[in-house]
Amino acid sequence: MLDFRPELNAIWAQLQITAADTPEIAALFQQEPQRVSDLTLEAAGLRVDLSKNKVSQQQLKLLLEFAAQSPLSYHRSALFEGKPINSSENRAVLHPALRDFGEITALTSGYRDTVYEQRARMLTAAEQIRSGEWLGHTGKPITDIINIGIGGSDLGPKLVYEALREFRHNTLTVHFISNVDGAEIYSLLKTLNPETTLVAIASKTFTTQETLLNAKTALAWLRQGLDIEQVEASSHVVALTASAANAVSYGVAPERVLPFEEWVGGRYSLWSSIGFGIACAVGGEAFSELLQGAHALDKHFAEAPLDQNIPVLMALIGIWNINFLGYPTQAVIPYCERLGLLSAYLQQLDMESNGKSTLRDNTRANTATGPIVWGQTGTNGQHAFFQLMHQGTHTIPVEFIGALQDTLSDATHHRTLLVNMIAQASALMSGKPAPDGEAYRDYPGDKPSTMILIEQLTPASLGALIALYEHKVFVQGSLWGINSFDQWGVELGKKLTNELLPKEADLKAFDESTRALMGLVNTRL
Ligand SMILES: O=P(O)(O)OC[C@H]1O[C@](O)(CO)[C@@H](O)[C@@H]1O
Repeated sequence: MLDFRPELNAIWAQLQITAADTPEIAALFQQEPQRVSDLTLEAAGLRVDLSKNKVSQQQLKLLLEFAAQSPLSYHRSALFEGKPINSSENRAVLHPALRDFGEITALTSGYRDTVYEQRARMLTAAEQIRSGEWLGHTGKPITDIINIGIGGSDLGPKLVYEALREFRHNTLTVHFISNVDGAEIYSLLKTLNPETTLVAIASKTFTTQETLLNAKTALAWLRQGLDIEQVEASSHVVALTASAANAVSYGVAPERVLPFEEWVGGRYSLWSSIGFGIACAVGGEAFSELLQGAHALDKHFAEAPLDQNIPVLMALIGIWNINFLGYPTQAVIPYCERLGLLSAYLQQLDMESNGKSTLRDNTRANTATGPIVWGQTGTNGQHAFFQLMHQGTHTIPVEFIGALQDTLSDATHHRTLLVNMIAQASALMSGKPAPDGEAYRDYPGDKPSTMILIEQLTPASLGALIALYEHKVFVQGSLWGINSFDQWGVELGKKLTNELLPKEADLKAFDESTRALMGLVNTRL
């Protein structure tokens, strides 16, 4: 895999020099009369206006030259060709294959057959549940599914389930349990009937502590409620996993294991059988539309030249903000309450992928890497943290997301919502000087933002939006010289938890504060 140190490329130094002279965003509109049309791009049903970023077209050109001299194009082809770009684990990263409909020619037919077969198997199971054909132990159809999973086995399906509320089956409910916090699962179980509940254990590895403990609790509840000993093997349990052998030795009936491949990264897995809860809720047709939307964006990313490529341009602007303007965070503000989980989803996608300081070549990074991603919906955020964005001492680049139409709303509400979004972006950029003696009313402006518009929130536009972010994160990782597809940072905490869990654990190796805290916990539990 091609190693890369961004700061060793000659253009990096040029970018540093030019960044110091970046004009105010408002001035860029004066200097570049075509700025809005030049910097507004459309693909896969997304319209992305980059013009309110604090970067001149000349600087953007330089960023594009930098990208052209980097291994990005190689990595992009390698992604679609199934090369092992996850170098630390020597694995391909083929989530685009999960939504391939035969058009991205670089994908080999070997992958395609497996994907089609696994997808058909998952959609068939989902359809049996939707139609009432899938019966529980006492002969009743399923009304509730508990998706037990965490991280990528939870965030993606939960985001899509919430976002596609409008398309959901009207008598089937999917519940998402991720946290090991027992208050969650016990509260949920009190509301459900075991006779009509299906537990979907969603875990790529089938070894994740939180998921296995929650599954144990749910299965004990099923066992007691249904009075069956081998509840794991009953029609109340399915496994969504890349480790079919682990699921089978856990006791899940092999025909109820819905597999996916090792080369699907956890945070890229909603398109695989991890999306079972989505498919049960919205059906096979809408699930396919979700995949097709993502595929349309894949095609754009794979084929568009770098200067017309939306994920590439968004990634470059992100790098510009982080590395050259010194803005370390990225706010994502959807003006759509159904996208309320987007920032949580993107936190894993982005921060687990690029929150790293070791490069592919095993050396330390000398540049800043992945941003701190955060956000919530507008207009709610306007009444919370927007104060800091307008007048605080930090500059926070924003990605605004809005839908031009919403069939669940009405014209008055929806116009008000969209106008709020546009007004905020304008206020952040243009600002307003304070009247004399009233400095507290000063709006300095010059705060960058990107505006992503879709026509309507549909399975296809949602698929495209998520794929856009996947590729943006991938491009940034490539340009920083990072392997975006492992997550070693989460391992140490897991290991220490396992060491501390036994009551008789030897605490000698731990610091005094940890020993005192564990001493306290040990007196209670
Ligand atoms: O699907 P699994 O194997 O249970 O893993 C859950 C999550 O845990 C992680 O490995 C680490 O947090 C994520 O990358 C993954 O999505």
